[in-house]
Amino acid sequence: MLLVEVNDLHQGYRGKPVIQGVSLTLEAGAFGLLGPNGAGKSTLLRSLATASRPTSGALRLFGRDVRTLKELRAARREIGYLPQSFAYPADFTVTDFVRHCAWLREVPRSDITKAAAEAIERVELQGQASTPLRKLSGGMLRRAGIAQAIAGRPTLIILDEPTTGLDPHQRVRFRELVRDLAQDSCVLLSTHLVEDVAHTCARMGVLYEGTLRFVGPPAELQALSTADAPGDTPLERGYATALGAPSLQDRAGAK
Ligand SMILES: Nc1ncnc2c1ncn2[C@@H]1O[C@H](COP(=O)(O)OP(=O)(O)OP(=O)(O)O)[C@@H](O)[C@H]1O
Repeated sequence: MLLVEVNDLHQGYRGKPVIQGVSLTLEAGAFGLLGPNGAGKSTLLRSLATASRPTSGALRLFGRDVRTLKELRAARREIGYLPQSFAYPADFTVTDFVRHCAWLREVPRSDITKAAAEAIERVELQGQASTPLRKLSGGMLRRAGIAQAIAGRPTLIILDEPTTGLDPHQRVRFRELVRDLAQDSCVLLSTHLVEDVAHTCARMGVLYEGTLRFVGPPAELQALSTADAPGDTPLERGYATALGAPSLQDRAGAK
């Protein structure tokens, strides 16, 4: 089933175009979004999370046209979202924070305690469950942010640079978590780490100046790499090749 359908989406700030005609469909599974600083990844994810309204274009989530308030509310119950930066309520404990976010998302009252505990365990913060957020390290705070996004296992989980600040062990654990969640949810994540995508995502996109330069499996991006492209791995070289080759733009629309 198509969970996300984006057609010719445009988005910008005060008249400045940022997302310039993105079309994309997503099913259950993990999808990784790569792109240089300022490409528009966060702007696109914010639109897909319904946190901002697109300037133009169509967005359907779970088959719903989210332009009406009723459909928007229904869709939002199914979306877990970790923004790139987050105004954390510093005095909330990890448990209170995750419970609160689950409540905002209208996770049924009777499920909240279990959903929050399970999510906290999945990010290995059970030892800090009663710790106020202000006392957490940056990486732990990021994990608390991931926990609130996955609590109750929403159908669409949008994670904007989730691995920022995670130590190598936690990054590996995170990849295991994404692989597991992606079995029945759509996990859409942005990252600057190509290995996050290589090891977790069946499909990926490369965004550059607000347009998708590539959409497809990581192996296909890797296969594009030219010998002279910069990068230490074939996927990094494929990424660099996609950024430098405007002709690949057409591929995005074709998938
Ligand atoms: N709230 C805002 N108001 C005005 N311009 C913004 C705002 N947020 C982002 N922009 C601009 O939109 C463009 C895309 O930014 P965005 O954060 O979406 O890119 P990104 O690909 O996520 O970048 P990064 O990898 O650095 O996080 C940039 O030029 C940025 O300056």
